[in-house]
Amino acid sequence: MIQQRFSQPAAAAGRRGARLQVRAAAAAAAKTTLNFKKYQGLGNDFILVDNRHAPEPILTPDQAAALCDRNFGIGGDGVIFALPPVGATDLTMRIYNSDGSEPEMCGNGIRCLARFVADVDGAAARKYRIHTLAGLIQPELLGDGQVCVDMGEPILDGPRVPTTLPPTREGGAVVEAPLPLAGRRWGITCVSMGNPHAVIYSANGAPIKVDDLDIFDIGPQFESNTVFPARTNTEFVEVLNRGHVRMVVWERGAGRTLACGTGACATVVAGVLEGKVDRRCRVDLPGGPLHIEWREADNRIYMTGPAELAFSGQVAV
Ligand SMILES: N[C@@H](CCC[C@H](N)C(=O)O)C(=O)O
Repeated sequence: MIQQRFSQPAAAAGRRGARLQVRAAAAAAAKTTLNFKKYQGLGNDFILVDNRHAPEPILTPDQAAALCDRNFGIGGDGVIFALPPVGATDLTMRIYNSDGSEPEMCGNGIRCLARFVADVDGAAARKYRIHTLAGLIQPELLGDGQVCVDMGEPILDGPRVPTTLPPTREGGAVVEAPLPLAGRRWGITCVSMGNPHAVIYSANGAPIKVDDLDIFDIGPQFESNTVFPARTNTEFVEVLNRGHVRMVVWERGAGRTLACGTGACATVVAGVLEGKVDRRCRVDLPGGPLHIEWREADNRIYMTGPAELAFSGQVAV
């Protein structure tokens, strides 16, 4: 192959081939061993890396995507890095989705990160101040194994809600905007939790029934729709009663996942704006329930759910 490409005499090509082999061997030898732990929150699973010795993630987006591969890698919906703190925080979170893209925030992931850091440091239950690309997020490890996260305030308009759908509410919020797609008109409410969400309670004016949806068919059509220039996470929601919904999600950069924390928060905010649910609401996902409260007193959202260690390991990268 090399001989043909360079059409060199055999001896020269042999020397070149040997040099390439040496370089390949050196590259292989230069591989480092990465210690990781795998955590999951309701089946939304992440590879956690203690990166607190360096300001940037020690993996490239491509390496992260390879590790997330469920056949050829460790498997995961994303890779999360614990980085040094910024300002008056305890640490910084960065995350790559399983396709290597970098989102601003991850709700299930930040519960896993809090549990991971507490496990690594041998800390007792405590509250962390974590810097993210979506601002300050504060998870608290509770005595019963759950993690309650102060997710901050939802964003309902402006550039952090990247959509070209026209506002339907004063203040610029997109609430129940009709989006024609795949033969139906979907009622979309856009909510940013730092990362973008398109929340859908109805199609053609009828309530969503999550069991009737083919998420693998319809999900990607929302994710890459041109009305969402930064792509989007999409939540399909069925109301059981005002304090209890079912939701299935198609995530930007990760596809169908068993749960999405920021998506559950966006679901409740959208449901309140549409007058369909109360501010305290249980969100049942394929992986289990999350308890969400959009507190009227401070406009902040509180999310409570589990975060558990699956296994630890080492991998050459
Ligand atoms: N599963 C996460 C969200 C992860 C990021 C998302 N895929 C995006 O690109 O915005 C969660 O629990 O919030």
